[in-house]
Amino acid sequence: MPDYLIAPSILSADFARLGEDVSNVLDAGADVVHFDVMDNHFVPNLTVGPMVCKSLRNYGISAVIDVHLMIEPVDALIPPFANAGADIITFHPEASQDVAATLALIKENGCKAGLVLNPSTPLEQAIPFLTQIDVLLLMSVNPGFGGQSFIPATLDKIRQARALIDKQQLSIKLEVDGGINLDNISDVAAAGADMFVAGSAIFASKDYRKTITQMRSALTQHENS
Ligand SMILES: O=C(CO)[C@@H](O)[C@H](O)COP(=O)(O)O
Ligand SMILES: [Fe+2]
Repeated sequence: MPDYLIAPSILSADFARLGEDVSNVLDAGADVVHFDVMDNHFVPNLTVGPMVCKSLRNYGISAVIDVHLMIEPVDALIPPFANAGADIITFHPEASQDVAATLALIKENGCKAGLVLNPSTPLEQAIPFLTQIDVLLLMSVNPGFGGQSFIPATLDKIRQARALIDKQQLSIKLEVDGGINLDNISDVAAAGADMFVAGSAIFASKDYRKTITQMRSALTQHENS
């Protein structure tokens, strides 16, 4: 039985009161904090760095922080994020000169490591690194902004990734990010994902607990079907 994780993306949180908003979403039942880092270079948008991650820890956030790096180059920011309290660090292979070395650097710094594939990046790019990663993150939108629509072709890619992971009996979390909401989360789970990033669907909802509970019940129904 998969262990499903719901990971709200801070991109849609209220940055003026980030600690409180993240704390509220965790109290409402979320499992993981998805921390989107954008550099106005690898992607057009610009967000936050290790200082803000550290501030969340100082505020008392003890949940797993999943740092999604959309920056190029990546290596220089890995030790600062690990020191700031990141638990998982993922990056896009296009942003590293040496993907194996970047994965090793993340692990040397005490974090779980993952690769992120854009909608247009083939699954084959992750294959040489499958034994080195803890998380495979498939983007279901083009990275850069919250609130976009889920790209349906991702479902096939999720199925293929699930088949690869199961065939090799690897313990890799299969995370999907972008446009996940109450209408599609069970399809994403049925395709084989077990970690679900949702930004706008949760933070734009009036009642975080209700939305997360409904998401979890959609996941439970899928599990029992
Ligand atoms: O990494 C990204 C976007 O680049 C995501 O984490 C989004 O921020 C998810 O937001 P929604 O699509 O769920 O609103
Ligand atoms: Fe993300």
